[in-house]
Parts: sequence; C-alpha cells; structure tokens
Amino acid sequence: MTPRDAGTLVSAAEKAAVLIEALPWIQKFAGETIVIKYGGNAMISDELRRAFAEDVVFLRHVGVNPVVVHGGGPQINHMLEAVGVQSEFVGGYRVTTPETLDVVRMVLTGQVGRQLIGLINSHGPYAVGLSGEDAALLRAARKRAVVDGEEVDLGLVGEVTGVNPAAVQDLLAAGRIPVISTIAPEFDDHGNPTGEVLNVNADTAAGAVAAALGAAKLVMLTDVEGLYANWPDKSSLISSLSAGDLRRMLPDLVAGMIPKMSAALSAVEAGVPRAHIVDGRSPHSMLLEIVTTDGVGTQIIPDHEVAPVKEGSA
Ligand SMILES: Nc1ncnc2c1ncn2[C@@H]1O[C@H](COP(=O)(O)OP(=O)(O)O)[C@@H](O)[C@H]1O
Ligand SMILES: CC(=O)N[C@@H](CCC(=O)OP(=O)(O)O)C(=O)O
Repeated sequence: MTPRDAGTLVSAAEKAAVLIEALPWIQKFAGETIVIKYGGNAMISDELRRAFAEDVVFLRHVGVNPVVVHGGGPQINHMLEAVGVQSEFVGGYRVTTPETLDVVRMVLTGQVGRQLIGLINSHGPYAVGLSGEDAALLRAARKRAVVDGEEVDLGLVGEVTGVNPAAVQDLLAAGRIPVISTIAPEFDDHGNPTGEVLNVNADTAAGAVAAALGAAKLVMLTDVEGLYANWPDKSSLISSLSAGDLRRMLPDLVAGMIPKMSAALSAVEAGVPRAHIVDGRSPHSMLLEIVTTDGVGTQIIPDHEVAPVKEGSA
C-alpha cells in the first residue's frame, strides 16, 4: 500500500465515522420539529449564508422539520443609516417609531427573508417565507420594558401573545421549510386587532414559535460562542445550564443577550427540551450541534433534569 492509499483510506474512514456518528441523532430527531433562529450577526458572508441553507436542506432531507426564524438587526441598522433615520436599543430591543418600523418590515420581509429563501431554494422547492402577519401566525401586544426601575416606551415593539401553529404545520406537512420574518399584528387587551403592526425581536419570536410547535430543540445562531458568565471574559463560556440557573442570571444580562436568553428560558419552561446558543460565525455550526455528539456553544436544559451533564445534541 502506498502512503497515498493509506491517507485516502484514513480519510474515508473518518468520513464514514462522521456519518455514523450522525445516525443516532438523525434517528432521534426524524419527524421532530427544530426551530432555528438565524441572527443577523451570523449571516455576515455569502459562505456562511450558503452553509446555513445547506444545513437546513440537509435536515429536511433526513426527516427533520426545520423551521427558520430569522433576524436582521445589523442589516436594519445599515438601511436606517442609508436613509438617515436614527435608532437606538434599550435593554436589547430597538426603540421603534412608525418610520423605523417601515424600514424594519422592508428589510426583514423584503430583503433578509427573501435572500435566505433564495439560498434554500437553490437546492429545491423548499422554503416558503411568511411573516407574523401571514395566516395569523403571530399575535403581539406592546412590549413593556423596565430599565433601572423606570418604565421605558419602546414604541412599536411587540411581545408575542399568540402563535397559530397551523400556519407553520401546514407548510411542514407539505414538505416545505417555513422561513419566518418577525413582524406581527398588534391585538388589544380584548383580543381585537388594532390595525398596527409591531417589530418583534427575532429571538423572542423564535422562542414563542418553538414553544407553540412543541419543538424538540431551539437553536439560536449568533456571533459569540455562547453565553459567558462574566461577559466579556472569554474564559467564562458556559457549556450547559439549567433553566433555574438562567432565571437567576437574567437580571444581570445586558444588550442582545436579554431577549435571547429570555426567549431560550421561556421556550424551555414551556416544554422545549433543549435550547442552544451557537456560534453562527463558523460554517455548519448548527448542523454539528444537531447531528454530532460533541455539542457546541451553550445549552439550556429543564430544571427537572438531574446531573446536567453537557451532552451536546441531546
Ligand atoms: N453574557 C454574554 N455572553 C455572550 N454575549 C453577550 C453577553 N452579554 C452581551 N453579549 C452580547 O450579545 C451579542 C449577541 O446578541 P445580538 O447582538 O442581539 O445577536 P443576534 O443578532 O445574533 O441576535 C454578542 O455579540 C455580545 O456582544
Ligand atoms: C424589537 C427589536 O429589537 N427587533 C429587532 C428585529 C430583528 C432582530 O431581532 O434581529 P437580530 O436577531 O439579528 O438581532 C430589530 O429591530 O433589530
């Protein structure tokens, strides 16, 4: 055997090992729904976006029902700057005026969503875009935010008060991959539509959709390795924590981690068995999280699970 043959054999064995390692996870999640939140900070290159689309299509082909909820914060910032509209974040949420909302809606549904749908559909007729306004997918009410004990007016920002799972389940049953933009119609306290639409943080929406669908997992792709106990100390990455631990950490979290971890917590508390925060800057991190034994990033597990051992994709 020549060295070249030996190298080829080793490489083939390694490739086979990767496929075989995926087998129990594929069996576990076949027929299950996995909600994937694709953050705007994780879609920063063509390579990453293409890899994301491949991962989603791969999941679909091995029998998983992937549901994509996308963000687009940096893309919205870019457009707001281009049109000369100022915008600020309070407690991780964008203060949203009617003028800002027009840009948010246009960028999320008309630009970021369309681009993702196009990339997924370069592999076949899978992706169907819908916003919270379509098929009564989402209902929202004005989000109340309290910062330093003071109530802050976020404007046209929504919290999710209802999800119509049928809007997504119908698409899944037809073999499609729903790609959700997080604009939602506002409903008042009496359950009547006000005629306004609200800007819903994509993490918030993904958590609510995962809970309503009874998802087996919520995976959130962002631009950090996971949750750090002492941000920004990179040596403090948390690989696994319980919902109770996270509940205790929440008041000390800052910026984008507030909506993200609140959403992960509410999904797990609503019965989603795992929520994961994954670094979307490395290609295929989402697929590796789901179909390999060594999990990446931070996972949140329910309180009732004893011995919270990091088990990657379980
Ligand atoms: N404890 C923390 N651990 C990790 N990241 C944190 C933490 N606190 C704040 N952050 C910030 O949160 C950001 C991720 O949130 P966000 O920008 O909203 O992401 P996305 O657009 O993917 O939803 C990180 O880039 C980091 O700057
Ligand atoms: C209310 C609120 O903050 N809405 C977000 C919606 C987009 C989003 O959440 O995008 P990322 O996931 O990329 O951060 C915003 O306007 O930026």
